[in-house]
Amino acid sequence: MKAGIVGASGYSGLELIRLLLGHPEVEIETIVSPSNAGLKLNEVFPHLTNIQNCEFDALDVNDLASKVDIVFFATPAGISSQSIPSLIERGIPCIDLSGDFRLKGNGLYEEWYKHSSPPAQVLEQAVYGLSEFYPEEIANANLIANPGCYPTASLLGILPIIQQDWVDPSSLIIDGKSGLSGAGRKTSLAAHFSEVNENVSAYKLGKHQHIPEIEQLLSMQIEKEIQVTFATHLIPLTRGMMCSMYMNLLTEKTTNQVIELYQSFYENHPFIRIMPEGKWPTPKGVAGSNYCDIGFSVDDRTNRITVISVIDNLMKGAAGQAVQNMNLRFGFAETEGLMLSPVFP
Ligand SMILES: NC(=O)C1=CN([C@@H]2O[C@H](COP(=O)(O)OP(=O)(O)OC[C@H]3O[C@@H](n4cnc5c(N)ncnc54)[C@H](OP(=O)(O)O)[C@@H]3O)[C@@H](O)[C@H]2O)C=CC1
Ligand SMILES: CC(=O)N[C@@H](CCC(=O)OP(=O)(O)O)C(=O)O
Repeated sequence: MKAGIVGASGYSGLELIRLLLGHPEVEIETIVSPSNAGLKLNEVFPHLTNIQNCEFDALDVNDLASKVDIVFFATPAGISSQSIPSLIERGIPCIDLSGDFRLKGNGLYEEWYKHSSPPAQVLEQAVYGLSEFYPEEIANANLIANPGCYPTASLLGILPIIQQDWVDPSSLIIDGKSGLSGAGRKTSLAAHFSEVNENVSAYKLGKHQHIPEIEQLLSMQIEKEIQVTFATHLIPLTRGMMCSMYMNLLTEKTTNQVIELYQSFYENHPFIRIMPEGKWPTPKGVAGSNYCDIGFSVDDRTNRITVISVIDNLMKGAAGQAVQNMNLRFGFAETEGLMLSPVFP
């Protein structure tokens, strides 16, 4: 199968290159980066010397449609929705790592992403690519909206217990922390080493574009409107993110009962690992891999539960989940090309 990657010079595009190079069913046919068009991949990224010899292309939808069987978009918000309608009209399946097709509802793009909504008739074809929850829909979709990194970590960590009605979803507080690669490769003062290193900063409080995404999914799952408190922080890591989530329990449960619930829920999901009682996951424990590790603590004094969920933002939070979705869509083994051990230490 031939794949095209638009946004191949960005962090999640590069991660797609790394994964697809190791995928037995896929060949990378074209890599698109407007600012690097005509340059060889290894001229821009010397770490890929003698690994993949190809040139960056400019974005040309007709050219893409004539040579690939699938297109990944790893582009900033507002870009993929300009090309995807024409590609899916020509029958080319697309997996979009950006937020352009994740939100359904009037005015949400204008409010949270500050760009206009994609065409309604295309948006309604988009399937939300949370692989563990929507495998059948993904298998039949021509447009897969890959989830955001924070929504992936949060939803995988809380949906099983929320679906079980053991917690009050309106009490949910999500405390998210992300490494710097989550902000992409472009430089900015906020990403300045001397300001990020040995520091932690809160950002986009109350304004983060993942708030409506998380609320939309929670509301759909429990068929009730839910609003969440979501606080995001930048931490001095290259890759990795942690979501610590707090909820009120509606019935008395022990940590072990919660662990048993999750072990059974995720029994057939190879990328979800449930931590034993008294152990909590770390971003280092999943770095470079497609795993999501989840740990728990029930406080019987306050009857509240803490759920800790970690992923590598570039893997399960972006390129890894996109390849998992491609596997589901094309009938390959779900783990094909993704059984990478975490890089530790
Ligand atoms: N980084 C992460 O952890 C995650 C990112 N995402 C989402 O994935 C998308 C990509 O993120 P990330 O890899 O971090 O971004 P980067 O900023 O690192 O890369 C962006 C890429 O998009 C390309 N691009 C920019 N403008 C255009 C355009 N007009 N037409 C075609 N290509 C263009 C850039 O090419 P050039 O260099 O030529 O400008 C570059 O290759 C974003 O929407 C992001 O929100 C989702 C989950 C996690
Ligand atoms: C550290 C950092 O800045 N992370 C980014 C994650 C970007 C992302 O995943 O956003 P999309 O919804 O556009 O895909 C952020 O918090 O906005």
